[in-house]
Amino acid sequence: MADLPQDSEPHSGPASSPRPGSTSSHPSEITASPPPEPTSSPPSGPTSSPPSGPTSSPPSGPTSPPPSEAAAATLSEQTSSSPSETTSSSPSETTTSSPSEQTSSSPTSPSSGAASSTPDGSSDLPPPLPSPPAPPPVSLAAASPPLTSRPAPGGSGEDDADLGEVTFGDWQAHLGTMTGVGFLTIARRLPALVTQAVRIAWLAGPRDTVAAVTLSMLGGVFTAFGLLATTGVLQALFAAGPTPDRVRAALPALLLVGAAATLRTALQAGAGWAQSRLEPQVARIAERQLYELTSQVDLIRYDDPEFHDSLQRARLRGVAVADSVVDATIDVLTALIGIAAAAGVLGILHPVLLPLLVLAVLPDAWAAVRSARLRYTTMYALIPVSRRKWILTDLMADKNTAAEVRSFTMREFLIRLYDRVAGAEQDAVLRTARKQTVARIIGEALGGVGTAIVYAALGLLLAVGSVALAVAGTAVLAIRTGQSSLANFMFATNRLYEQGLYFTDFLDFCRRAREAVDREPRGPAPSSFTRITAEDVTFRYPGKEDAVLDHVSIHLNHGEVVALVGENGSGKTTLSKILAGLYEPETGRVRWDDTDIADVDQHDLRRHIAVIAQDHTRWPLTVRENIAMGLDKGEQALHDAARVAGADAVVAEMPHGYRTLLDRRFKDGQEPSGGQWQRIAVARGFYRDAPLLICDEPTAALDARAEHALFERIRDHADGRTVLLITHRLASVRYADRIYVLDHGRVAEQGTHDDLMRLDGIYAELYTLQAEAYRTTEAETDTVSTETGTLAT
Ligand SMILES: Nc1ncnc2c1ncn2[C@@H]1O[C@H](COP(=O)(O)OP(=O)(O)OP(=O)(O)O)[C@@H](O)[C@H]1O
Repeated sequence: MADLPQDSEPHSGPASSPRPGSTSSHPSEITASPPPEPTSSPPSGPTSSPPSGPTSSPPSGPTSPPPSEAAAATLSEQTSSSPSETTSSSPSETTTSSPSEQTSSSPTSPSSGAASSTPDGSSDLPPPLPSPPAPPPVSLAAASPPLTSRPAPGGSGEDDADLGEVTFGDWQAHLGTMTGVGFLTIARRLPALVTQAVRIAWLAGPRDTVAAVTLSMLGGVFTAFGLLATTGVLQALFAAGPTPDRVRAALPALLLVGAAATLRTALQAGAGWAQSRLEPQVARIAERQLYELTSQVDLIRYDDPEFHDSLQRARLRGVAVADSVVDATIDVLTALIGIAAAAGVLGILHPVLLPLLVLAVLPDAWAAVRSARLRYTTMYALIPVSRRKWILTDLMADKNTAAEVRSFTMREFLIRLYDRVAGAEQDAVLRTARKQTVARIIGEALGGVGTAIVYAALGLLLAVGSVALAVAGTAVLAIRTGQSSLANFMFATNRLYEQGLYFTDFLDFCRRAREAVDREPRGPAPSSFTRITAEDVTFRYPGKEDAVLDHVSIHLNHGEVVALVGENGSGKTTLSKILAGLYEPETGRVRWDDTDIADVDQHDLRRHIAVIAQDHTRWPLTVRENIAMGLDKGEQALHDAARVAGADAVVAEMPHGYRTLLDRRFKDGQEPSGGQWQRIAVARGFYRDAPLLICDEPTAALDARAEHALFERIRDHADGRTVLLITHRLASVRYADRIYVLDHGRVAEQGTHDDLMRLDGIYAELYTLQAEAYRTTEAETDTVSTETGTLAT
């Protein structure tokens, strides 16, 4: 939100000066204030990235202070202070540490009294609110041209097809939540929102919650007291008699006004302090809750674009606004107390003034609600586009892609794609800003008329002698206080509602993730087996029509080395993930002896399976952590695993041995080569005491010596483990106890190497092709040496 001059603000909030990390903002700023956006954000693609948020912040234009408020503020300074000054965090000040920073630091321990987490990782956060009504789609999408038809600056248009999946038409699917929202909807949902906010605040910091609310209320009491004391001052000043006598007579009341103002300021400062203490605590438990769930949901969810959209909404906005929702709730309560104080005083002075006051503030409130609605729909609709943009920005800024961006001279191409996506996003944001400005102007114009009516009515009452001059003077102050309190109330209510929507996204995501995670309690997984059987397994990825695995049946006997071979895309990795319990088959089942693994605790099951993945993660952690992965089996086990994988040689070259950080983005961080990384990944698999070891292309990056050593180890049954080996190096699978050949998701052949060679099918063809390549090379080498020998002779 844009800063406003402090001295032009209406005041009636918990603190008179902004808290650190907050910027001042005006009630009317709501017309364009975006919810906080993280300055650095989670990765949206294959790499970590610092996206700026789902939508660019609306331009500052619409956020500038309304002149009417600025002009009128001086009189009310004594009696009120704006809550918005102290509670609205600037988007730019909301910080989120980058993923890389998070991963390289030690994990945050649960806050002791804050989020009481259940053993399965879920916490006692409030349940989600009922979903807002889904109104008809707004015209935003319809009015916007598809991204694909937007000319790229400097682009030829040849890349249009590349962005076909991100068109404005897609937005239709997401639009609606806030478009039909009016005052009544807000009023209906407000109690639920307040309840949620208070619950989360209570979980985060009960003492600070009590302090913030109590001190705010007391501040309101002293506001009313100060107003009433002001009447005494004015009455004394306007009485007949010499000026020194009148001033003397006013002194006691004046002292009361001063004392009330001082107390109010102290109370509001205390309330502000409590509120600032609550903010990080609330943010932390919300964030922790989210990541407990994201790291727990089934892997298959990550193949669903809808999941990514809702995760992104929850992650970027939902978590970021959790503290603001609490803030806004306290602001609403504070403003209500301010209104009650002013209304009480006005009611005492003249009852007609009160309804007139409400009339003056309503247009502003309408503008605020409309504006918030526009902003929310824009953000909601832009999520897929924004994700696309972040992926592009990642590609241009990440270390992992930096080399290929250069070697393939992709800069201009990527910039062109970026321009197209970011341009579309910008257009949408600007359209929203324009509509918000119009709404604000209308709201303020009507608000000005309302204020004029209030003052005209007061003048009339004065003219007909209904109120005395001193009373009219106090009425002006009370009107100003009431007006700013009402404006603050509208502002805070709207902010609460708007941020409540983002917060609802967060709660909604958590609810759905929890539903997916909270299965019926299952029994413990068996710790060993005599036979693992996959029976009639069929599987397809979400949104895909074709099955990747089609009625596949295989088995692994205890202590065997079983190889899975087949051409690219035949389904080997997918099958291994099903055997690892990472995906559940659509039909069929996987059994460890008689136990269906779908019936056991998945977390427990995975403890008994070690996976050396084809696309293993290069964890930005130390060598030790990269191998141990959170397990602590002691030094000997660490060294043994490293030796088996040849990772001990890698460690020997590292400046700090096992303590070396494998992340060049940090001081003293090292970057192992591809093969060195693979050795570490292999060591990781051997470190786990798991009876089943799944090796998916474990040697693709290894040199000949390391590869040979590893296959020797596997051939020796990997220290008593049962091994599922996926590899294209067919020379290495000939010693497997059994070989399954997958072809287009089906088991095409099975048997020992000799069986399959006799069968003369796919395996024999692939094997012969590979062997042929060696034979040809050897023959060529022989020819060359013979020729060389002849020449030499
Ligand atoms: N996460 C995913 N979402 C959708 N489709 C996927 C996903 N992962 C793999 N596939 C598809 O499933 C099919 C099988 O992929 P899989 O990785 O299991 O094959 P593979 O035999 O291991 O291939 P390779 O030898 O190249 O490693 C492929 O057509 C692939 O495009």
